[in-house]
Amino acid sequence: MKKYYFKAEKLRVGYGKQPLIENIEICLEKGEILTLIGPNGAGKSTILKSITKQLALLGGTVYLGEQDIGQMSGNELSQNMAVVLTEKLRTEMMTCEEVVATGRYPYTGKFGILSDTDRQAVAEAMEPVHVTSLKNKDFSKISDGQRQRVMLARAICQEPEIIILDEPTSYLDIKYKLDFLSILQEMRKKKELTVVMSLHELELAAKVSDKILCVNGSCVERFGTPQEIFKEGYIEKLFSIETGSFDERSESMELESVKGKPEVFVIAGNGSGRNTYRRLQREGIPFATGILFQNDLDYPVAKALAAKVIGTAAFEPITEAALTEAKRCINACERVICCREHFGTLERENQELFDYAKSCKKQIETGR
Ligand SMILES: Nc1ncnc2c1ncn2[C@@H]1O[C@H](COP(=O)(O)OP(=O)(O)OP(=O)(O)O)[C@@H](O)[C@H]1O
Repeated sequence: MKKYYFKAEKLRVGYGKQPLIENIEICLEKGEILTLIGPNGAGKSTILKSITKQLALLGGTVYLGEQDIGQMSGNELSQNMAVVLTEKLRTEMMTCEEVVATGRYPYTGKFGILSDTDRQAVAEAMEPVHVTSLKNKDFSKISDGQRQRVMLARAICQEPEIIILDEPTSYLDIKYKLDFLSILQEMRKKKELTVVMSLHELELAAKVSDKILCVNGSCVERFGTPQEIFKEGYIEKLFSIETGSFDERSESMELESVKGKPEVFVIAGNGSGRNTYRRLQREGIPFATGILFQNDLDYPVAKALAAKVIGTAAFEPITEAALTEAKRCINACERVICCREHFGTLERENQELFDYAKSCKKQIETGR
């Protein structure tokens, strides 16, 4: 039988006596990363506040190892669990270094006097999140992204076994987002750190998580690996997406397609067409495109944005039927945009389409 480090059994969470979400079941092995996803107001923060004792549980039990956290003292809990929620920390005239150092309180005794080991832990925690240069700055006078990194340093220097984070990357730029995720992976590798966090960036969630919990405002809809969660059509359902789309395979979203009879035919493939598809969408021009192999980088974007896509099975020769259909489409369009400079030997039909468009005296443009 698997040995779980973090377990939530039959949790009921909510405010006052009103349950918001019931029957939450989570089990994580030591060193696993769990991400909560779901729409605004779905209950992610409520779950995080409940499993960290910031909000009283309405039912159920949370275990760290064998211990029920309801029975653990505040100090005992904070020696095991670091928490970074979205509530602003109230600090009066504290430097960033002093804020990070409060992460050592579980170890410093009631007067909060730092030993050399504590000071070293503070310095070592500030380094990887790049806040050492902010150490003497007033914590209330730094940017949102800087504040988020200082709070991460505070959690790291607490040397926890499990870290709970509510939207830890929401203010971080791309470099710091990647740095942050690398730090989590590093801490998991070196110290078997277990992580529970909420993220709005689905592509990050898909990359970094071992498990994903999907919350929808009234229940936990799914709990599983990214592979189990990112299945075709599910994200659009979870977030009730009506305008635009999300493609699970490429983990990317697109704006709403332009409906109507195609005015332009785009010859693309090998990822060359995506910018042109998006430009046509911005300009409100309905278009058709092909012939695309179904494993082409262009394919999901074409499916999301084009009025018509002529696709063909990956690793199979392009069929005569697809070629005939594409020519028919070209006949009906005023313009043809060709995004390719060369065609591969296995797609001579796309070269043929380009030659056909020229022979039909269509207005030809190159993709940009
Ligand atoms: N202190 C509170 N008292 C009562 N209801 C609350 C309180 N805080 C949040 N709620 C409500 O609980 C529900 C879930 O909120 P929660 O903050 O957990 O959502 P979330 O999934 O974290 O959302 P977001 O992605 O917008 O941060 C919402 O309907 C919200 O209005």
